[in-house]
Amino acid sequence: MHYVVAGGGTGGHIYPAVAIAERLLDKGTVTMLARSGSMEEHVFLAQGLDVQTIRSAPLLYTPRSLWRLARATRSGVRAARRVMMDAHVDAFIGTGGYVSVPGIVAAQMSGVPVYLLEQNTVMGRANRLFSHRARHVFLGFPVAGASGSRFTVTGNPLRRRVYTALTEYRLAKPLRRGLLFIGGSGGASFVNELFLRTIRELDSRGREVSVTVVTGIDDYARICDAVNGLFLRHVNPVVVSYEEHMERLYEQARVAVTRGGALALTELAIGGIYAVVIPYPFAVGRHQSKNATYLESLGLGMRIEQQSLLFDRYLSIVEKALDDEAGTALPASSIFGRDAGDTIVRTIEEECSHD
Ligand SMILES: CC(=O)N[C@H]1[C@@H](OP(=O)(O)OP(=O)(O)OC[C@H]2O[C@@H](n3ccc(=O)[nH]c3=O)[C@H](O)[C@@H]2O)O[C@H](CO)[C@@H](O)[C@@H]1O
Repeated sequence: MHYVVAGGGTGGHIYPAVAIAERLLDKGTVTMLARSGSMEEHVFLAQGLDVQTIRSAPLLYTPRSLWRLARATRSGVRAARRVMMDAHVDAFIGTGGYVSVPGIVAAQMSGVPVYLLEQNTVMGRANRLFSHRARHVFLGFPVAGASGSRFTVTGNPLRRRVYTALTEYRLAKPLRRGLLFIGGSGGASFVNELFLRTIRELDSRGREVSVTVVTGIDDYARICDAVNGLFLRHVNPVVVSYEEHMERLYEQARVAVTRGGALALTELAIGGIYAVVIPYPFAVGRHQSKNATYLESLGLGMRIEQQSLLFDRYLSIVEKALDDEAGTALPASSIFGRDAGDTIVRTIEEECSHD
């Protein structure tokens, strides 16, 4: 069997593509589509995956960007079609980001079945445009209005080493006491500021705790300088710009303060780490808020909107969660209790073997 996989732009699209590709490699060969010089190309190559570069452009509604979009998509579709015609391709899998669009169009033109992943509680733009043409749409969270036999709530697929490590950590939870701040794959200055204020306050309260922040590359130097200027006696702060092995940070954490990205929330839920979620206020369709609300409904975290955040109330939620020895427990038959990557790949394999 031969599969083509595309997903790019940010970690929330790239890592699910890697997770699916890793498992598809047990069944056959896999070609990844990526933009030249992009984050997805870098990550796919680092994972030892076979990469073909294509062009694509974001869907923006200005006359100039529409022209760019048309040209890039035409070129991207041509390149993706060449990949699909050179080898017999059994399925195309798109995990979002605009790099997946030329792959979807090329697959349809070549008669290759299309599978899509929607990571969030709200359907993204590309998936809304193309889901009716997909053979199957896998959902990382329940999505309102996405019903019918083509849609399956599988949960979000995690890379194997991350999934295995997180499942083990959940069982070892009482040993972990740390606090982790995550702003998503690009970092978030609001979360970084909150980290600074939180460590100052926790230190003044005499709390002995290790607090790690993943700042994102752009804000790293500023946050390091700010931390170096503090005199802390109780809190041990750790500042990281980007972590290739997030499971190592999750291993230490009992509680995380985080944006509401679908993959971060999935990882925290599976790892048994309580999530204090401050959704990005401008996310399309407020999907981060809705992701957070879903987690909250399962008792796995708490949503606090950035606009209405009251620091004292926020800190008391964080402290209560840090003191909670019992921690979170996954509800029976929760989507976080099974390996979504395996479910997705099994479905693709079964459906394609009947073709
Ligand atoms: C601002 C915005 O619109 N962000 C979207 C983007 O988020 P974004 O890509 O930031 O966030 P996610 O939380 O979904 O995924 C981040 C992924 O990157 C990994 N990671 C992160 C930091 C790091 O240092 N190292 C690392 O490996 C995490 O472990 C995770 O696997 O795509 C997600 C999935 O569609 C959406 O839910 C988010 O709303």
